Amino acid sequence: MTKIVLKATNIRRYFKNQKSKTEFHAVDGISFSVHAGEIASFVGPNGAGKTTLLKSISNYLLPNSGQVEVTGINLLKHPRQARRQLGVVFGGDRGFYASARDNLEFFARLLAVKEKNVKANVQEALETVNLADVAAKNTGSFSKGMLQRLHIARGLINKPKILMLDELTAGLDVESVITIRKLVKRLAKEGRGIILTSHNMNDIETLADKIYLIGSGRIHYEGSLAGVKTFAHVDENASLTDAYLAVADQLKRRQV
Ligand SMILES: Nc1ncnc2c1ncn2[C@@H]1O[C@H](COP(=O)(O)OP(=O)(O)OP(=O)(O)O)[C@@H](O)[C@H]1O
Repeated sequence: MTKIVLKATNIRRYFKNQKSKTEFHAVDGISFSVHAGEIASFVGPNGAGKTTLLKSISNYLLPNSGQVEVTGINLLKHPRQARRQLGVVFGGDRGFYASARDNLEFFARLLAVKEKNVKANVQEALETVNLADVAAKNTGSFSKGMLQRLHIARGLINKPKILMLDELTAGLDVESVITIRKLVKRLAKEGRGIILTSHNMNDIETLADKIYLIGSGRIHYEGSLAGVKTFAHVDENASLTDAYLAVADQLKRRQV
């Protein structure tokens, strides 16, 4: 087994409702580890807590409790040092201006990449996502697929050991989806630990080494694709979608 690049222990994140004075548990005690080269995939319904989890383990949000170790560095005690090992990609159509290269140079400096490395890191990131040829173009003319690859490049400019990808293929056409999937596979093969969320079951089936089914802020299953089917009591020829729906149904019944 390769070494662990991220270890999250008992992460909890609450949101307070000021009116009712109640606490809503968006992430309710989640623990998991990611190894170098592994693609860990979080699957769950809208509101399950996936994005809040990613934010809580990447210093976008402070968890209410729990520990995160990034390549052995304690994220909560040494956020800057730990953050250097993380690439976080939330994607979407917004967040860029001017040329692709200008954007990446800006974000490289924001992430405190050493000045002498900025240009080389940006060029490498552009080449990795196959945008080097259009680096001087204004991002306003980019397609959704190109913008998503630019987001991934942004996540790579500090050469992180772990890459977090939230909804990486949402709203993309088939060709762009396949390009992004190949890219993610390659990034993992090069030794990065990848954590991804997706509502696209084909993404998960194609990419995931390990699947985490998450609902109401908790992990209900962790393991292989084949294991999900056993867990869900569906036929081995059933799709991941069938298994996912069966588990979701069982969870709903338990809540009733
Ligand atoms: N800043 C916030 N304040 C209050 N509640 C929040 C906040 N951020 C998230 N939540 C709530 O926490 C829960 C989990 O949200 P989160 O965005 O993490 O889910 P998700 O699994 O990523 O959903 P989706 O698949 O729709 O993106 C939701 O009920 C959401 O309304």
